[in-house]
Amino acid sequence: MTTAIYGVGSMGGAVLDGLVAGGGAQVLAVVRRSEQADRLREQYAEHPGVEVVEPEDAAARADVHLLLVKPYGVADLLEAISPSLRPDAIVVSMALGVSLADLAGHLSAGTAAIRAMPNTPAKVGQGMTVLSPSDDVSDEQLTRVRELLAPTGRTIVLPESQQDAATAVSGSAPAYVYLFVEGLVDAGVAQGLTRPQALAMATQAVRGAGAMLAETGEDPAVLRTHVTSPGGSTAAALARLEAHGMRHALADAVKACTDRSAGR
Ligand SMILES: NC(=O)C1=CN([C@@H]2O[C@H](COP(=O)(O)OP(=O)(O)OC[C@H]3O[C@@H](n4cnc5c(N)ncnc54)[C@H](OP(=O)(O)O)[C@@H]3O)[C@@H](O)[C@H]2O)C=CC1
Ligand SMILES: O=C(O)[C@@H]1CCC=N1
Repeated sequence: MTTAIYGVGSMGGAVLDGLVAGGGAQVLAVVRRSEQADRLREQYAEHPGVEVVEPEDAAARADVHLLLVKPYGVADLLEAISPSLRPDAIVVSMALGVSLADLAGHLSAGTAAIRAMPNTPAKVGQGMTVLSPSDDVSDEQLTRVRELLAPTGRTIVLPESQQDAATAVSGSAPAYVYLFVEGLVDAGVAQGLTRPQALAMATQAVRGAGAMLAETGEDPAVLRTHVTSPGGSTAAALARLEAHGMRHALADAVKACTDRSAGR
């Protein structure tokens, strides 16, 4: 199966790296600046499965088309490539807020289209991609896309009506975690740790807590009580986080993100 990636920026580059690390990927990368094309050819010189090509070439040759340009660039891109797409092509838009109806408006009737929301940990095979297929996508096509993306991490299928909330809790969420880690490191430095010491500990705390959530399937509130000894240090810290409104800040941020995704 040949995959085209249109737009190799932060997210497109992460998907490309994730697919390549999975081994055996056949990827046609489409960029619009010659210096970026040169850089990519050099970067992937050891990977014969990666080619940098013109959009029309990718459109004609690929089975699956991953759109990773900015949302405002999707319409022009589809106008440019849709005449060359094969009838059995699958178009997967990963652009914020671009609806299945928007996609259909620039594609031939019946073209299989999927709206998707990935996140950047795709780069290290730990991403999550939320997929919402149109009615033109068969179960077999959806399975092919999920298998294609497997090297980038997990996939789940949700109705399109949940894409905006999924953006807020998945697509954008790594940034909240990085902000949390930045704050934890700064706070650790204030308490006498060196920055590298604090970063190593904070990184491992996030990695370990994530693994506990994923591997035990336990409710986060239960896992939290296991850390919180009666009258201990964690209870003292959590009381301050609650007093400073951490839950409220998250609720407000997730609503703002959902609203932005929905264009509200
Ligand atoms: N960043 C993230 O965490 C996530 C991003 N997304 C979505 O992914 C998409 C890309 O976002 P992001 O990677 O952050 O943005 P970037 O600006 O980092 O990447 C966009 C890339 O697309 C390139 N590009 C623009 N137009 C074309 C074109 N016509 N043909 C080929 N390449 C083109 C840009 O090239 P140039 O450098 O020349 O401008 C740039 O390299 C967006 O739609 C966003 O909503 C979704 C989930 C998460
Ligand atoms: O910030 C953005 O618009 C993109 C979409 C989700 C994550 N990054």
